[in-house]
Parts: sequence; structure tokens; C-alpha cells
Amino acid sequence: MKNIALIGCGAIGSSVLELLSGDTRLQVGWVLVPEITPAVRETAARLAPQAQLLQALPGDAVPDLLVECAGHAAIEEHVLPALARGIPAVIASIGALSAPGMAERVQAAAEAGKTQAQLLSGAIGGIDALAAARVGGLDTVLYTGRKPPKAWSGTPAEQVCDLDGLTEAFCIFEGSAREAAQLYPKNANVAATLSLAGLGLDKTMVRLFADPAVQENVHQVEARGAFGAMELTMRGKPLAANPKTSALTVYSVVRAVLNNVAPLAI
Ligand SMILES: NC(=O)C1=CN([C@@H]2O[C@H](COP(=O)(O)OP(=O)(O)OC[C@H]3O[C@@H](n4cnc5c(N)ncnc54)[C@H](OP(=O)(O)O)[C@@H]3O)[C@@H](O)[C@H]2O)C=CC1
Ligand SMILES: O=C([O-])CC(=O)C(=O)O
Repeated sequence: MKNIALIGCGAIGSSVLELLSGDTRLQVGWVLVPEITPAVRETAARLAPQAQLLQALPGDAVPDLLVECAGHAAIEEHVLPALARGIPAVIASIGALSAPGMAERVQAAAEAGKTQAQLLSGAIGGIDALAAARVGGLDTVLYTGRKPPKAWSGTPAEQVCDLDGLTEAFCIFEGSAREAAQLYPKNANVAATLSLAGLGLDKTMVRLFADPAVQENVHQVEARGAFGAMELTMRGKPLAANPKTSALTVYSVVRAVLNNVAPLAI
């Protein structure tokens, strides 16, 4: 039985626990959160009663897999030290790798620990195709992210428009994936994922819209290169617990965990 350490127990983490509970091939042995709140206690008691609730992984704990679904800060705090100790990790907060030197640090920690960090596809599809297309050479990759105005609350979008008063789509950001991921750490992980699979953080162009006409989180990708062309639209249903996050992100985490225990992985 594989023993999992889960970082974060919010909208994604609690849904992941729900979907994994009852699978006899694995158990969640640790849940790492900044504060052990009554809500976290209740969720863990219901869905992972065997788990230790902690703020950091103990030095003598050796999970088979570390699963990050917490936020950008968790990469520095939990993922880098675990990788360096040889614990493999799957990462949802991919935008964290847009910080100067962070992608290199993740790589170096995994190399030092002789293990691997896997960047999850999260809310976006087509990462396999884009990463394969990169081998032949890519010319352009454009990502357009479109979410309902409430998904942009508490972000710099509030400084460029009146989110509650929007009557039509408003472009809140246009620039590189690196800049998008830094400015919108809870909304532009997809931009970072596409760029790390494809043309890189500085050459992948990004437009972000607050759009009162959409109910879903809409992700569009247009890519061209030696392989031909790719056009992709995803209309992700947001999680009730967090309108910034699409449900597909949860399924992507669960898929990665199950691929770790399944005899046939896809
Ligand atoms: N790749 C992708 O496509 C996507 C990636 N994401 C990433 O996933 C992250 C989590 O999303 P979601 O679950 O919706 O967010 P929530 O805010 O609902 O939950 C975040 C959880 O992580 C905990 N947390 C925050 N900081 C840390 C830390 N440094 N160490 C450990 N735990 C921490 C929070 O605890 P507390 O409540 O006490 O702060 C909370 O339990 C996002 O911030 C984003 O980076 C999200 C959507 C798509
Ligand atoms: O969940 C989504 O739709 C995408 C998201 O928040 C992100 O890219 O950070």
C-alpha cells in the first residue's frame, strides 16, 4: 500500500481526499496545512482518519508520494525539501516555477534526491500534444483564459476594472506567461503549465479576461509549429468551494495518484 502526503486541504485537497477515500491500494498518511482548523480536522476525520495533521512533514517520515495542491508558497516550504530527501512529488501550483530560479531549484532538488517532480496538467488538456510538438519546434503559443468576474476577486484585476459592474468581457491582462503566473498565482497556473510544456515562460503569450457572459473557466490554446497547428478550448466547471479553480484540476491530481498505484497507467 502506497502512503501519500497531501499538502493543502482546501477546495482541491478535500475533493482529492473524497475521491481517494476507500481505495485500498493507498492511504493518505499525512495532511500538511498552515493551520489545523476545525474544518481540516472534520474533513480528515471523515475522509482520512489515519492521517496525521501537521504543518510540516516530520524528518523521519518517508511518504511514497508528496501531492501538492496548496499554493505557490508550498513549493519552497514543502516540495523542495521533500524532493531533496528523495520523495517524489506531483505539483499543481505550477505557476510557482515562474519565480526567478525556481524551475531550476525544483530540478536540482529532484536530482539531489535522485527522484522526480511531476508537473500536473491540472485544469488544461493537450499538454501531451504540446510537449511532443515542442520536440519538432514551436513557433507560437497563445493562451486565453476567461473566467466569470467573481473568480478574479482578490486579484490585481480589481485595480484595472470594476469586477461587479462589468457588462461585457474585459481584458485584465496581456503579456507573457511568466508575468501572468506571478500576478495571478491562483488563476494563471495553466499559463505556466502550457509554457513549460511548450515555448517557455517568456515566449508564451497570455490574455486573461473577466467575462460576465461565462459561467465556466474557459481555457483556449492556439499553437503552431513544425508539427502543424493545435486549437483547444476547455470549459471547466468551477469547484463550488473555490470559483477560481476548475474541477478538472482535482481529477488531474487523482489521476496522477492513481497512476502511481495502477498496474497500467494512462
Ligand atoms: N494547475 C492548475 O491547473 C491549477 C492549480 N491550482 C493551484 O492549486 C492551489 C490550491 O487550490 P485550491 O485548493 O482551489 O485553493 P484553496 O485556497 O481552496 O486551498 C488551499 C489549501 O492549501 C493550504 N495552504 C496554503 N498555503 C500553504 C502552504 N504554504 N503549505 C501548506 N498548505 C498551504 C490552505 O490552508 P489555509 O486555508 O489554512 O490557508 C488550504 O488548505 C492554488 O493556489 C493554485 O496554486 C489551482 C487551480 C488550477
Ligand atoms: O482552475 C482553473 O481553471 C485554472 C486556474 O485556476 C489556474 O490556471 O490557476
